[in-house]
Amino acid sequence: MATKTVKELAKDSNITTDVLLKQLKDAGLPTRGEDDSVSTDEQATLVAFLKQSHGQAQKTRIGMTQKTTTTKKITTTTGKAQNINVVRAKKKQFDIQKPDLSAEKAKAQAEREAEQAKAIAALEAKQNEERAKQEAAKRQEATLAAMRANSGGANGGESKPSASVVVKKAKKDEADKDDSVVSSSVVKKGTVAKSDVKSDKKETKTDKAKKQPAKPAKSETEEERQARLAREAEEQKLREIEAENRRRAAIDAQNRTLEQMKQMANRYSEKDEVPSAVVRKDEPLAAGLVGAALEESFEKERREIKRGTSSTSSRAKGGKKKGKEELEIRPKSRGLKSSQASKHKFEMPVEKIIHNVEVGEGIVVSDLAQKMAVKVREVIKSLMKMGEMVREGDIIDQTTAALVIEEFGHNFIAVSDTQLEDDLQEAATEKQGNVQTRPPVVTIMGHVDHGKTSLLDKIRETKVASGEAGGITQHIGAYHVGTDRGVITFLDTPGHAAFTAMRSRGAQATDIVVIVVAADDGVMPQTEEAIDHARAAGTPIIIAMNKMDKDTTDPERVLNELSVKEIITDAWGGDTSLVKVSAKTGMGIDELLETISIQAEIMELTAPVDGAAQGVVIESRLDKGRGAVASLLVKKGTLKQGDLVLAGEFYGKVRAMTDENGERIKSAGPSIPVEILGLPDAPMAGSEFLVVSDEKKAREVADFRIARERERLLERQNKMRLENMFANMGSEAKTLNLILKTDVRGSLEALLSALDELSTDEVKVRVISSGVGAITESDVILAESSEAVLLGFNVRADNAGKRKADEAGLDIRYYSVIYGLIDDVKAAMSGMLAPEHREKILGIAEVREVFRSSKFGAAAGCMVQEGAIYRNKPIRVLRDDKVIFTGQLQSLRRYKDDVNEVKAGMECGLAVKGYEVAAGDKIEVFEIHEVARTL
Ligand SMILES: Nc1nc2c(ncn2[C@@H]2O[C@H](COP(=O)(O)OP(=O)(O)OP(=O)(O)O)[C@@H](O)[C@H]2O)c(=O)[nH]1
Repeated sequence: MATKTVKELAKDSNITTDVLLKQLKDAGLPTRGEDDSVSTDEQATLVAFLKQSHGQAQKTRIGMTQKTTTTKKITTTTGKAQNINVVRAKKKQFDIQKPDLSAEKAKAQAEREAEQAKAIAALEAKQNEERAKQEAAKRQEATLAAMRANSGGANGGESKPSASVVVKKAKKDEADKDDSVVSSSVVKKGTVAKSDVKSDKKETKTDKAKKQPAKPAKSETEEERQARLAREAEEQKLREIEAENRRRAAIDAQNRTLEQMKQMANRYSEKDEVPSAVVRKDEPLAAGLVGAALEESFEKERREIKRGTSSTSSRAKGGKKKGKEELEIRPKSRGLKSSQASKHKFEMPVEKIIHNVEVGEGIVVSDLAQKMAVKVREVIKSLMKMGEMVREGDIIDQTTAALVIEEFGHNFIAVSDTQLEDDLQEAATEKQGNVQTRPPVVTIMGHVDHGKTSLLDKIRETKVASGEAGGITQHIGAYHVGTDRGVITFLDTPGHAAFTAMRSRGAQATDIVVIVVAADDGVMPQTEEAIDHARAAGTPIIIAMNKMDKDTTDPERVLNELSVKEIITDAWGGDTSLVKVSAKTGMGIDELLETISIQAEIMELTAPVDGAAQGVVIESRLDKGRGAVASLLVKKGTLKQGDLVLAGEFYGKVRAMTDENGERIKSAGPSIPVEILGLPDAPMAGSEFLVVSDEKKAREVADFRIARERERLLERQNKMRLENMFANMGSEAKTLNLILKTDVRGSLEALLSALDELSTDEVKVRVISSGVGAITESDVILAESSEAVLLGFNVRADNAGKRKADEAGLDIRYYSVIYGLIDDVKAAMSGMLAPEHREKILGIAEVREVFRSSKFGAAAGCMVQEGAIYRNKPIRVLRDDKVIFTGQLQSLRRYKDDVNEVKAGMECGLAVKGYEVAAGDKIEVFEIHEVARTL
């Protein structure tokens, strides 16, 4: 209410000045003119007077408020769903019966009352408007204060209403006036402490009381009125002081908070420190609204990070929304939540850790990165700076690794690759003594159906089964027989696959190779392969000419063919023993065994008998009932039941031990095969085994072997690339091993003589195996074990060969021009294998059917088996894995459409320009691209 002139007041009240002047007079206020002013106090007195004198008349209508409360679910700006109570208040007016007055009196009275009611209503409306303004301002102030003043009650806030209550109060007042109000009682669990609630309630009541204007008593004298006014003025002043104090406190709190936030921000940006969890412990803001606001900002940020929106822009938005959100903020502890939220934003401080990086003779680049805890690409980058172009899976040597480790600031520690094993070996060997002659270990190899199995069975039958009548023989991968000249052990998995598999793992289990050649069939491809394998291993060969009982034998032819393979037998005055046998009749078996024994004697095979056993794993498998079953061949010492065995990558105690007849045995000496139970898993055939005393050591070595095995495989794959052959050759005798397969004998001979001429004093070219036909699995195995490069001239690897080469990571090089092959070998010999043009096979399609059409001639219906067939790339036609035509496609179709490309798994029709393909042929699409020489 402001001071107004009589005129203004009359206008505001919608009455004439005369009426107002009369009312003022009636109210006992001094007489005045139209332009004289009416003070606020006078206005209040006038209102009180009018109310008092016309109170009865006012009561002819009474107002009642009807309230309905409903709960609404809303989503706040922070994205939380919350329930709020919505209170709808409806005011209704009811008429009450008027007192019975005479008509005249009533009319006059009614007129007067109407005028006065009008004036009162106008004045009240004005007062309400002003009060509403004041309260809105107050509310705003209170809200601001509430948000910041409660920063842990640092400013002596204990007697002040808590933030929520302030907010509540403001809202409550509003609710009292508004017709429809959303109450502030946001439904939340466990928010305000009980004591707070109590004091808040009290406070709210007092506040309310204070706010209501004191009603003048009916018989208030002038003196009393003055006193009341003075009291009211005093109260008003106090309220203002209180509000001012609150405002100041709020500003102080806000400043403090800003300061703390600044400090925190500085700390994080400097050190990446862990935030709130630590700050909260010793700073008061954790419990307060500011803490909650801060936490809310973290939460918001976290959500935005999830959503991928910009944090800066959203922070700005958040600032704007703050005012609204205050209604939902309660002073509750959210320490845990906050610390969780902060985890998303901040990370633990990471101090650089210096690693001790142990490196053996070489290390795989990715392993090195892992040991230093850095990204592989960082290591590759650093190596590139040193001029080393490497890939993730490449192996670098110890010196290079040392440089990289130092560059990354870690400690390089050189270790011997075999240190751990050497220690174990040394410990085992120390106890070994009593060196004695040991039985020879023999492998039987030869061409398919030449009688390997029959021979092994016959030997076993005559020498074992007869002696151990009733014994159930079982296949454990080896058996031993007793002869007059001593024991002989046979590895009873015939064929070179097993032999080579062992050798490729570095285990030289076989002392002597018996090559079986059927006297009626002669030297066949696998006989040649067997010879190659034995030679590559440097193992003495004995020829068993089998099936001598047959009429169709032709020993001379066999001897002749053997000589072509440079096997000159003793029958022809050579140094290779030959024994004529019959696996069917048993003829020559004893002589064969005797020859083996003599050979063994010449070799002077000895081994220590006492002490911890060492040897090789011949076979292993997982048995459903018994677990891992491993066949071991003891090479040194004696294996006993209960020994702790480390075999390949596994170790365990020997629970049970049996011989090849299924008999339980307690110990096994050199060259004796046994089957053991007790390992946790099946070790690879060809792995070495060792008896150890220390389980800890066994575990260490097992771990080391796993890592080394991986390295070995990668190393071998690298080594066996033709590009790397030169670098990998030893410094003294450099030999380039090759395995050559060609389409026809003519090209084989031409290539062999051309390759023969390439040998120089420094570098020898050695074709360890060659032949006509596809590259087979056996070729790949041989290449793997003898570190040879596989070369195919107009031939390809068959499926098994391809699979094996992929497994072993071997590179097979295909050629179709003799000079191309010779040039590559020459380049490899000089270490100058320059970037070259190499073929890449893009796709293979198999011809299923050939159709004839008058328009296109012969068209082949094909199925694309690998990659894709391209219309415009060069092609080859393969028949039985041999190249029979090279050229290009005339057409490529999918149904009736000409297409440029057909992918694997799809059918297509094609025609080859200038060549008629047949069903079963393969169409190979290739391209020639330049390959940079890699290390
Ligand atoms: N007449 C005669 N037949 C024999 C002799 N040795 C083996 N055979 C027969 O030749 C065939 C092949 O014998 P295997 O022992 O299975 O030959 P393998 O070399 O082990 O054959 P793969 O296991 O397929 O490599 C069988 O039918 C045998 O009976 C022999 O000395 N004389």
